[in-house]
Amino acid sequence: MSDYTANHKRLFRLGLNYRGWWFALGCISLLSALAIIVLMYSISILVDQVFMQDEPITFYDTAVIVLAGAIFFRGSLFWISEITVQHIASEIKQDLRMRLLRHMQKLGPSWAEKQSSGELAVAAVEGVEKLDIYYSRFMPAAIHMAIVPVVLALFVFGIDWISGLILIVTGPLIPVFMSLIGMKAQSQTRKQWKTLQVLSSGFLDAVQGMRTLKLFNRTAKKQGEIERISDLFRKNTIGILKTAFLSGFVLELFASIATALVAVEIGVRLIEGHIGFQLGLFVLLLAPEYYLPFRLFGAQHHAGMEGTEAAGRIFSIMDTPVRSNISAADQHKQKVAIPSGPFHIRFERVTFSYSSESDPVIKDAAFELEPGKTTVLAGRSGTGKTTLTRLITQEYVPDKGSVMVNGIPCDLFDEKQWLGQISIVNQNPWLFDDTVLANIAIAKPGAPFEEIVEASGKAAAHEFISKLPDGYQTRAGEQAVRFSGGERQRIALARAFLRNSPVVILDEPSSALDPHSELKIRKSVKRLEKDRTVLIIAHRLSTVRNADNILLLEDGRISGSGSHEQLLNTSHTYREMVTAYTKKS
Ligand SMILES: Nc1ncnc2c1ncn2[C@@H]1O[C@H](COP(=O)(O)OP(=O)(O)OP(=O)(O)O)[C@@H](O)[C@H]1O
Repeated sequence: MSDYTANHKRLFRLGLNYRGWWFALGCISLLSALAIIVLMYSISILVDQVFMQDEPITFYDTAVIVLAGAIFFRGSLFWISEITVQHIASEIKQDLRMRLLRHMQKLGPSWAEKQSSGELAVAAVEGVEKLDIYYSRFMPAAIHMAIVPVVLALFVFGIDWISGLILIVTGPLIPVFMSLIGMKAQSQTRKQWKTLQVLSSGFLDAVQGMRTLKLFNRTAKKQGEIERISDLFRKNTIGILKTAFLSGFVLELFASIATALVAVEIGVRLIEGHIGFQLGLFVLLLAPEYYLPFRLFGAQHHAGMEGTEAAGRIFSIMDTPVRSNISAADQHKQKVAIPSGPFHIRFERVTFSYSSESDPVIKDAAFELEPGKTTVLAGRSGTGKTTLTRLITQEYVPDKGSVMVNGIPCDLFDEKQWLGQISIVNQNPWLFDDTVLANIAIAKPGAPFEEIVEASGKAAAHEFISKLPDGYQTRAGEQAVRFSGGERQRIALARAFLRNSPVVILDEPSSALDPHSELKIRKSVKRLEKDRTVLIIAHRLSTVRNADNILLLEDGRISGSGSHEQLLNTSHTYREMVTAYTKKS
């Protein structure tokens, strides 16, 4: 089964969750078919009355009243069906977007950071919007096509079998023609969708990296690349439009020829006296109505293909297995209640690699993080310091060994509950495009303002926040461009102070701070240590020197531990690192 057909089937199954609404739509289509029959019958009666019987029409004629009623009924059905399809489409769209978002969240940051954000945005926003057209236009057109022509063909066959036969034979040929043309359009649509994804991520890349491009004088080159992709997109669009016009033309031509065929056949029989005028006219009026659903379906066919293509990417995200590094057996292990803090964290000969093909990043690591003490993790760039913290937060699980918390492997804890016990300040803390207040309060929703101010004070952030144009109500803006690296870190630190959790992980908290702020924060962190388990990834000599316990990480292995003085005496690598720090400062 091709991806295209598989996606269609899945979209259809997804739509089945709303089968009550689809059934309603099917009933509306059936009633529409009956309204068409009544409408055309009354027109044929009136025309026959005026032209053949030479009788005048009055407003009180039954046929006139029935005609008016049928027009009103058909219009009402159209209105109800529009409301119904909009309802279904918006429900499905909302449901799918939420499911997609939830799955992306389950896949986690480690998955997201490997994806192109532009491409993900296209899938989640534009892709889901395409499904709106799929469900609000394409599916209703398909249902309408499956019901109305069948009812009309059977009816016509019942009253005039020759015309009915023509309709029954010619009608199904239209979808066959359309699918032949559609095969070409399908590959064009796929190309178009892929180009749109490349275009979006390229554009996002160019906007986000504008400063770097300017500094390296590469703006024109990037513009050239985007122009080339835009041009490809334009050509693809024209190609698709050509195919759409061609299929529209073929469809209209075929429907007109088929209608003409019915007209000629009726005309000949009328002249020969084999059919009455009123019956002939009635059938002739029904013929275009019979082909109309095919034409409408043809017009929506392209929307259907676009929706199916967009669904491909959405489904591929939703099919990505969550946390593939956890075995199925482990995933079903009984979760254990988290003991009350303080927490004693012990790495028991932990080995971890990001993928089965790559070498381990953490090798046989064994160490302890004790409550009430600050442990500093030191080591060259890329030796695995951040990775170690990710093993504590359950973002990854060890390949060998375990991370024990108060004697229990931490992967037995419910992830959400365990993360609730940890505060983390990352290297590049993310600030949302919201107020500073909301950005800090994220650590403790509903926290009173005074508490937020107090936490900001401890993080040496209150002073600069107060000087902002709108103080705590100042918006961070997209990517928090209005803040310096140090300011962003201090806001993130304020989150950690506000959260006040038993485990605190600070990743290079002082790398972007001036000496005054650094001193202030160090004092606050010292206060934070009480009864807490604190792990600091340090890149500054001052942070390392003041630590109770330093773990030296070298190429994924703990090559030494102890106080600053002890390591100076025992580790050559540590001495080299300290010399490098001293030269830097
Ligand atoms: N998500 C990932 N997938 C694959 N490899 C990764 C991933 N994250 C990190 N690595 C690799 O693992 C190694 C350790 O990275 P890690 O970020 O833990 O180092 P670090 O000591 O924190 O570095 P730095 O001090 O520069 O932040 C590096 O070689 C890095 O390229």
